[in-house]
Amino acid sequence: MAGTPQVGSSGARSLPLTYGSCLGGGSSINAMMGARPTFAGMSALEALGNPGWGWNDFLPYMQESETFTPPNPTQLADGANYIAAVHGFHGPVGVSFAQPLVAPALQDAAKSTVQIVFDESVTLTPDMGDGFSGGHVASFYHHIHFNETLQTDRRSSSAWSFLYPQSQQRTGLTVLTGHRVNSLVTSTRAGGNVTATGVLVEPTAGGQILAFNVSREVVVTGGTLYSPAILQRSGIGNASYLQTLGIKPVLDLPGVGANFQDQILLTNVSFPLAPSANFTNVTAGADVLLGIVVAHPTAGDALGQTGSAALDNSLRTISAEHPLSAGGVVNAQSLTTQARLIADAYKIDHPFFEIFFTPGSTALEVWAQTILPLSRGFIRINTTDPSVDPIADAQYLTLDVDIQVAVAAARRISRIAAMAPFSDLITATALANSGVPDVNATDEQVREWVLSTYTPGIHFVGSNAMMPKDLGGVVSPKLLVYGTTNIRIADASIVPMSVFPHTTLGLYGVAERAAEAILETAGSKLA
Ligand SMILES: Cc1cc2nc3c(=O)[nH]c(=O)nc-3n(C[C@H](O)[C@H](O)[C@H](O)COP(=O)(O)OP(=O)(O)OC[C@H]3O[C@@H](n4cnc5c(N)ncnc54)[C@H](O)[C@@H]3O)c2cc1C
Repeated sequence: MAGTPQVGSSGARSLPLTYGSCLGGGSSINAMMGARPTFAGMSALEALGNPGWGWNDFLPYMQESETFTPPNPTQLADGANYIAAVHGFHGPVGVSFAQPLVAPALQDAAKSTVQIVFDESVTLTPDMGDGFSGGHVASFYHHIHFNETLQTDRRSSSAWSFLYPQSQQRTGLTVLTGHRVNSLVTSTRAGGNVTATGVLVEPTAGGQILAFNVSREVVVTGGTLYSPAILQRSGIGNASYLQTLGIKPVLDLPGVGANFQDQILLTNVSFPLAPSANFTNVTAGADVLLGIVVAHPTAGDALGQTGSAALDNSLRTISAEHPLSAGGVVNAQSLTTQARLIADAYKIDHPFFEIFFTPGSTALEVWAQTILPLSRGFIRINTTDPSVDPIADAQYLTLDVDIQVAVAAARRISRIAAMAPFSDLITATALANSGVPDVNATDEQVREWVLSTYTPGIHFVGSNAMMPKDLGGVVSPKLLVYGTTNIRIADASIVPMSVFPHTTLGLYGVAERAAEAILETAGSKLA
């Protein structure tokens, strides 16, 4: 999807917004990095008005979906580790370290260097999935299932986990590929609640529209970029805007498509390998895998006491003027409430940003990613034609607090590249030739580099946010669209703030919660 032009020091750039247009969606094409939200992040979600979504409530749902393969003795010796109590061992989604462990010598050097660069305030943890990842560095596990019979790793996408395996075959399920949902057919009952009675679907190659009747519920799962578009084409959204497109509004819900957000990535960072480091336990060998070591410093680790106090103050006194005028939030309170909760999350120990290390065969990459952006944009259809992508505008880095986080991350990348033992693995001129600002660069130079080189984090969330309706929320904590009796949403669009450092493992937890809510409703209707 072509994103709208975004800010950048060398002029507005149009950034492509990548997603998986296939069975399994993003999980079929993504980088498989296995991250989870944290206690601090889930506390923010709960405090936003979502009782029952705190860490302790949410962890069992993530465990339900997971089969974790613990590292074997060789992998343990090479530095992989885990905490059994926080994992699941019977779910459909495989999570494991790659076998064999990729580039253990690089992993070792990366972990030591991170600790040195953060003056030992970032410590080694066995497992980033225990809810307290702020202030830690660890080996990264991935969405991988190790197949004992084939003796090989296999991507554990949602399709390979929930659709293809023999154990998942069931009656009453039809998967229709090569088609897209146009819109929902609805009726409005006395009392004003909207009920979906049908779904209109059309072949992507063109042809006759199919109409399906709804006997119970519709669960919308088009993802953050497309679920709002399905609702909008169905007349659910900002009523006055829908009218300008000739769509008859059935439910005025201005939050549909608002609150769209994404993290940013700093990926323009590649350091050529020193000739002496050109051996397999430093390089990826045949197993190129993105992000084999991950570091999550807290705001205090990254900015120190004075810097983090200043950031805290910026968040607590933020002006909502820009996001409001850009259509990113439905009212100022929506933004200021989220800003306050982000500040609270940083105070607990929420990761401030993420740094991850990737080995290639000729270069080592050190990428950084922000986690909790506050800039807010929107997803908005501008035609009723479902084959035309909606306008997707994340308003990346339009709030200065988000730039400050990215600048702090960029500064640590250059310090890592300049610090042994990591620097011993790359050529002496690697940092100078990389384009990454030098360790002595001014804040202005680093900002310039960030704005001209950042790319989308591709962890889109928030465009049908689970939060109170008066803040622009679209779904309730049971994931039911406000004002409807049977339209539920179960994808990343419901996640109101980017508390998932990488989205997929958390989203399986969201899906499990949706399944439970659907069964509860079905049970109460059958009883
Ligand atoms: C290149 C890339 C790398 C990533 N790396 C990682 C990673 O390493 N770790 C991680 O955790 N996450 C990663 N992510 C993010 C993660 O994959 C996504 O956040 C996640 O897949 C979103 O899940 P979803 O169910 O919300 O939506 P999606 O996965 O986007 O699924 C939506 C599905 O709906 C379909 N659809 C859309 N509109 C319609 C319609 N009108 N009718 C019918 N079907 C429709 C789409 O084709 C798609 O199959 C990455 C994403 C990308 C794109």
